[in-house]
Amino acid sequence: AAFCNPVASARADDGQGATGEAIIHADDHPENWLTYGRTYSEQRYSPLDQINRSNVGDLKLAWFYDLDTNRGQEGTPLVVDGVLYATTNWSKIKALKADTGQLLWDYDPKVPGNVADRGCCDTVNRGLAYWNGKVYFGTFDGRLIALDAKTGKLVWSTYTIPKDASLGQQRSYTVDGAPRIAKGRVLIGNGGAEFGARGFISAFDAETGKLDWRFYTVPNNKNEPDHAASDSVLMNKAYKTWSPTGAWTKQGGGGTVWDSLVYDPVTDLVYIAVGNGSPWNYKYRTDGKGNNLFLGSIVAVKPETGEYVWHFQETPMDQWDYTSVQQIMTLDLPINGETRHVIVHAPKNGFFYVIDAKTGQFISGNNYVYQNWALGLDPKTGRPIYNPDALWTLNGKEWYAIPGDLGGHNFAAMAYSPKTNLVYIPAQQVPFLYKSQVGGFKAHPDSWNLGIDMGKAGLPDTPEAKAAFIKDLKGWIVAWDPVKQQAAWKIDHKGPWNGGIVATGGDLLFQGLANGEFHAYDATNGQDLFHFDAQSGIIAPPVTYLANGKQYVAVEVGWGGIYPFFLGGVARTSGWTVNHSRVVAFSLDGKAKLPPQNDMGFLPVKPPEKYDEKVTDKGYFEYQTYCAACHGDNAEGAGVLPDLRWSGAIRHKDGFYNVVGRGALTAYGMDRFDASMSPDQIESIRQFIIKRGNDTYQREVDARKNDKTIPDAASLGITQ
Ligand SMILES: O=C(O)c1cc(C(=O)O)c2c(n1)C(=O)C(=O)c1cc(C(=O)O)[nH]c1-2
Ligand SMILES: [Ca+2]
Repeated sequence: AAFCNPVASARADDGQGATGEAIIHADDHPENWLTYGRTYSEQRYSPLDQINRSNVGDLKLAWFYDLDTNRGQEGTPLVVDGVLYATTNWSKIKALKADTGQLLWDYDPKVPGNVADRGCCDTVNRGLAYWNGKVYFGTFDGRLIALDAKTGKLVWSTYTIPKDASLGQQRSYTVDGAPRIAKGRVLIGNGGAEFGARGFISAFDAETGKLDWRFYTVPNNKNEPDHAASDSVLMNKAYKTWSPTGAWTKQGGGGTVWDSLVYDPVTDLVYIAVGNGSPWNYKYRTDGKGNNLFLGSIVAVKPETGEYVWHFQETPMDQWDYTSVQQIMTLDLPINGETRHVIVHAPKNGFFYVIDAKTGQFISGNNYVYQNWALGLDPKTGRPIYNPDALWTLNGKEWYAIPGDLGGHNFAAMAYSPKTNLVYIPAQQVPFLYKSQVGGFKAHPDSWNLGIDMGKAGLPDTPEAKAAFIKDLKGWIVAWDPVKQQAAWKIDHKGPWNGGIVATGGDLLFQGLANGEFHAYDATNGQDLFHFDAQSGIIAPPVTYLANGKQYVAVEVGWGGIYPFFLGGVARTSGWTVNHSRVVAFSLDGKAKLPPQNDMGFLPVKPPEKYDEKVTDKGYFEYQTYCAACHGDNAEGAGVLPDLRWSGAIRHKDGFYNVVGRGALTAYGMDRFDASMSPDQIESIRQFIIKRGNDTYQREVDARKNDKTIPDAASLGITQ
């Protein structure tokens, strides 16, 4: 079917509608990028080939658009008939002319600043959906919004979190993933399992915003009906895979669907990619019993009703934050002489899975990164064969895990080229040390609730500890053969946390890196053919499109997300990347230039000399519990949020309490903590930060004694 104008109005009926048909036949309209993964198969392959291996060396900046949020940018822009729609940090959206970057309209849903700490990992937003003349996106405070795509005017807005899901102080729900559309319904999940959450997805009518159905990914704590599409499968199948007691009954169990959620027109199924357990600690969560369905699984449901069809669990007994939320891609692969329609998946746990898309049957699996938690997969069922040492909540020992909680692959999109038959995975290695929280599970309102020892999760500031950890930090692209289940080749990067990938008909891969460079590689062999200095780390995936018949490649630039937030100083392995957020677009005849930038970031300011040593240990514990996840491990920042060691706020007890206790900076994303900490606890944090400032001031000053006066990673002991 030829649908020449995807914008033509269609009724949102139970069929595909004009937009759905246009997405299914995306290759008839390669000028557009109509849905998150470009097509329903989410292969992130574009047939465009004006830019190709022979001319990509001449690629130039065509335009840039500076954003008004200098935090992590993770969005996949959509392009519809010459307009580029980009969602940005703080859930804002910009409609830009795709050929010039000129602003057509923007929309700010005014997410309140004090909700920033209700999500684990920066106030990011990964993208939007387009359907029938409207754009749809989620907001960090839990809304789903529909706007007129032409004008940016509000059509409808709905709150996606039901009352029963938000029960109690210890639960938290944020929306930062991109919605997807299936047959006139907008599908959206949410995050929150690091705090306390019970995962679910909702389907809303695209025209009216009315809730159609909801599917919970983990059981009701009393095994009662939720009056949701998931009732029967949860009560009959999933509940018995949990202990009737354990912290999950209060915390919600987890299983949040914060990234991938895909409709497949071939099987007419929706695939739900389910996250980790809440709390992480399996012993505390569920008395160390059961597989805990549907944590770490892909679940398939019917688009019209949400009715359960099949599931495949990749990480039973999750205790490592091994989410299976990572990108679901469908492919047609030759397997034992026949072509099969399969899902390929590279979740955090480090294994690459090929499963039958219609039935969920396991076909094959192999580790795409080094991993130490499993001895392999059962060849029949795909179930991991555990390394007993990795079951830290059961054996009571510490466990240095690879992959760690950030996974062998996180939200950065992978791509597939039908010309090379390879899947290109933005892979990484970031280890994590797990140890049980001392004295059993204790929930802290307003902070992460994992059931782990947050002191152990941090890195001691000794050259030996740093060197050992940094040696294990790695990032690369692995070109993976999904049939042979092995790597064809690799491209090594300086460190982890690089952007997503797009593959093109010009036999190119485009990827932005943590060090701020944007690259084009040869898709057949990984040869580096082009790079551009974008001035800030890139973690988002590029898109490519045509405007006035000319090919562009665009990407959101902006260093952030959980890696620099939590790891702090050691997250600088790829270099010193401060945040300058913008959208950049390239073409072969571009003429734009980026202005010079201040790359110095937060300069060291001599901290007060005196501090109270009696409370700094306590301060360290409180800091790691409440502050580290945003301001960096052990009070060292990584270039995005203020580095507290040099903050004016630490100079006076009252001034510090005004910010931390009374919320003087809530408008900027700094919540108030007087409900969760006493003034003494807050003061102990101040004393600890002053101590850290004193311990590290001279080192940071010395590290800037170079002609650019930006921190030299080598002299901070953080190069590999
Ligand atoms: O369990 C969850 O609910 C949840 C949510 C999110 C999120 O919403 O961003 C992340 C994670 N987990 C997570 O484990 C993770 O590694 C992660 C990285 C990021 C990011 O955007 O940098 N978000 C999240
Ligand atoms: Ca998580």
